Amino acid sequence: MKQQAGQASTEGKQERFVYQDDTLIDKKFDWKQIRRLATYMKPYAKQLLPIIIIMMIVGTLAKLIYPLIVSYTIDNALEKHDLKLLIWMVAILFITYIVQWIANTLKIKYTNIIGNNIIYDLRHHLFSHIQSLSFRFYDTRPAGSILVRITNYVNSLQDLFANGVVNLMIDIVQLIGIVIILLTLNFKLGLAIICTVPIMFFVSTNLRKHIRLAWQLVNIKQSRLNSHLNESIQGMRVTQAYTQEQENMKFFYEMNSDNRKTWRKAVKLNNMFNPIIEITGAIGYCILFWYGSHLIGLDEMSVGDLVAFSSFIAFFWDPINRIGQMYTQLLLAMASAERIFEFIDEQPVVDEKDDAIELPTIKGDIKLDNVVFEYEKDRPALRAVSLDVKSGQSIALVGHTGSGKSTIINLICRFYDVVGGSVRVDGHDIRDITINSLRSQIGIVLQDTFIFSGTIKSNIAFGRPTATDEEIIEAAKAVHAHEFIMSLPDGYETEVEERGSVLSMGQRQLLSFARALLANPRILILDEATASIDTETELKIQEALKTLLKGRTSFIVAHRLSTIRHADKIVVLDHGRKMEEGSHDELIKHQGIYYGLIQSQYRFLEM
Ligand SMILES: Nc1ncnc2c1ncn2[C@@H]1O[C@H](COP(=O)(O)OP(=O)(O)OP(=O)(O)O)[C@@H](O)[C@H]1O
Repeated sequence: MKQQAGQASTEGKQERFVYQDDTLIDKKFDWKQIRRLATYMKPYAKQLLPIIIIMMIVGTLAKLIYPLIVSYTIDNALEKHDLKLLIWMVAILFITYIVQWIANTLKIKYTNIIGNNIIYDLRHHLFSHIQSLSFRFYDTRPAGSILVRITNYVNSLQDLFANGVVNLMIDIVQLIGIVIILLTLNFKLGLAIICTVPIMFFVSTNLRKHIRLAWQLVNIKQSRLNSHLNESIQGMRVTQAYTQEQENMKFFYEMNSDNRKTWRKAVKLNNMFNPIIEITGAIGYCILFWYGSHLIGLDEMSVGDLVAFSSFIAFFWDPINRIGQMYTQLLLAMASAERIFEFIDEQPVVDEKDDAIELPTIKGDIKLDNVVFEYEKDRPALRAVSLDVKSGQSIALVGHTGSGKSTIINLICRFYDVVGGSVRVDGHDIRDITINSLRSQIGIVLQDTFIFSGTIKSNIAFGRPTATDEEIIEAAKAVHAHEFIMSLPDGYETEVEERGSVLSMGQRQLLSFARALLANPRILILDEATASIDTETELKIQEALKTLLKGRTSFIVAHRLSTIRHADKIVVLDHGRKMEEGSHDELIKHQGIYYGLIQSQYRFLEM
């Protein structure tokens, strides 16, 4: 059953900060998920599990022997005033403690090793899998929700593997051991006490169910708050520019108060748990002392047995309580596992054929043959577009916003698969070749140049990490980036933060040119920045472009007239259709859409 978690109380406000991804999951126990999780344990099972099980049995036995030793000591050493026996018994008691301590220490050590390894493997698997997923996957999910699955849900499994599973086994072994001992010590009294178990278990699991749901709600509210924080920080510049701080604060205040309210409710429920469990435990003790005294009066039981019984009862409630708790933990883990596996089961829409071939070093001929594409059903983004591009040619893609320019680029890189027609590189349909061998020969320079946190040097070498310092500097020089890099405090070693916000737009562009040049791809794709930059940088960028494009097949989503003019071929798109194709002069002469575009949109860019 899936319930929609309570919405943050932002009704009546603008529809902002709406995070609907998380839902409360209240499911029945599902062995399928547990079995699937258990497969992650397999690599370690042979090696470490036997040690853990041995330690678990030894530790539990040592723990259970202790009340029996006390009982034996009371009935034999104390009642008969046997000092020698008493000393022996104390020594045995001491040894039992030591054995129990060693067994427990080793058990904790090895379970932690297994637990951490499993979580490591799971995170690794999940991350490498989502890296292989196609753009479509990212189109339909907010980054925050992906992040939460890799961090929070995997973390929630950590407890289960680090302690839960082994503790559950210990508790079950302990419980069986205690039941046998109680019934052996005194069958009637043992039975009377065991009768309270179902009540205890019922109260424990029922209350825990409510507590679990309350904590899940707390987690959901918290992850919403985190998503809001993430979005607010990312969008801080826009917020400040539009002076929306107060409005933002209101959203935050509401989410924060909502979070506190939910948390308080969970804590209140939580606090009810122990008293209720203690009351049920107290009923057990009352039965023990009342019925136990009666049995001693009838000579059916010794005082030592009664003392042993009272120790065992304490040992008895603990595992029952913990098994209830464990059941809750398992249900939570199942819910987390289900969400994690949902991602792991997600198949890349753009998939490689089993017999996909490695593309050899290409010349760079590209052919689009009647390409049809839609991101969403019945909303075509490209309608039967054909293009024939020879190696070394530069193509400028122009057209109004939403006309399909970026879509052509997405299809050439095979970020999406065509719905109809085909894209061919050097005569190969790109669906028949490995994705890696295709993309490794394509260089992409996007408008929003992504700068990773690290040094300038590592950012240039992003596409070819093995490049030498000389090669990096040479690439930077070729695109005229060397000069500004040398003016930075630490030159090529200057640290830039994520997204490179300390660099200007033009500097980021030059850096990304250097990155592309160093990678030396046969095909270059360039989404030209729309923002106007100063004339000096503009000139530098034009110079850099010439170097970058030389000898490569290139597609440029072009905004600058200077770039368009120098292109070998201009392709004009409109509503997903190729409307015109030709050189600048040809198209101007034709006086069609391109002519109109130049007249209106690009006039002010003329240099
Ligand atoms: N990820 C997506 N999911 C759904 N629809 C999309 C997606 N990306 C683009 N579209 C739609 O596909 C059409 C073509 O978009 P595309 O990005 O190719 O246009 P464009 O010419 O590059 O525009 P711009 O110049 O504004 O970047 C548009 O109608 C757009 O709304």
